[in-house]
Amino acid sequence: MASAVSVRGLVKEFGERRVLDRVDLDIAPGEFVALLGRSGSGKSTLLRILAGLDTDVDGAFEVPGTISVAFQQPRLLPWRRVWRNVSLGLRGVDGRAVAEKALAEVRLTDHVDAWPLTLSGGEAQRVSLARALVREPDVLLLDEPFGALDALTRLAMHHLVDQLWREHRPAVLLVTHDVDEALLLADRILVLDEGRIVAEHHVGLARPRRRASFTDLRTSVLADLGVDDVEAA
Ligand SMILES: Nc1ncnc2c1ncn2[C@@H]1O[C@H](COP(=O)(O)OP(=O)(O)OP(=O)(O)O)[C@@H](O)[C@H]1O
Repeated sequence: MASAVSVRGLVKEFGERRVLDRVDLDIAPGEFVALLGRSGSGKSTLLRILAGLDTDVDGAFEVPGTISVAFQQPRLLPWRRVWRNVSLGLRGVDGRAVAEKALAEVRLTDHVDAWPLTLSGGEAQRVSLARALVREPDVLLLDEPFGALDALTRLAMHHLVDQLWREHRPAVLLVTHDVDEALLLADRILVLDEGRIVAEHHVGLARPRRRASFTDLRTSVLADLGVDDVEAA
């Protein structure tokens, strides 16, 4: 089957600085891939390129289907009610109805008519997820979507994303710093270092996952990141 995302020899330079160095990447339809790497390794740059937000690149990439993106900040329009943020840009459908359905999926039925500024960080991020999913994308690009949330909200979001992904099955590329997040959610983990993919791990664990089931793999992924497990504990 054709890849949902296909990248060949992708190079990105900012002036003299090469930030992505001949990246090759394939994501199968419905596959969940996490991209880990130190700060500045090029993760967000790769995601922005795939999202079409940066076109000044060398090499080739192809995303044949539809794409939705969610960022660390929910980026909601404060002058539009929650449901209008979710349905914004949808054509030829009852926007209110599809927004209500998506908001029910992220358990925000009570906030359909709320203003974005009245939401908690976790609620706003769930609106952002609903907005991404309502488009039924073939590819979902997530750039540290839980990075700004507190630890407990983040755990709840992991559970929610796992459920939503299993129901909708988009191909996902999740950029994260959080090794546990990658191990909980992804089929495959890629480690990016100085613009190159330096390691790949297949996570063959049944879902839903528990942290206790991946302690060895965690140590190995942390080693790829140059982190001793003891430091990260
Ligand atoms: N618009 C830009 N102009 C110049 N340099 C840039 C620009 N955007 C990113 N960079 C540089 O490219 C490198 C990779 O940035 P990128 O944001 O992709 O890293 P990252 O792995 O996502 O980091 P983090 O985990 O901290 O978000 C960094 O050194 C950054 O300074």
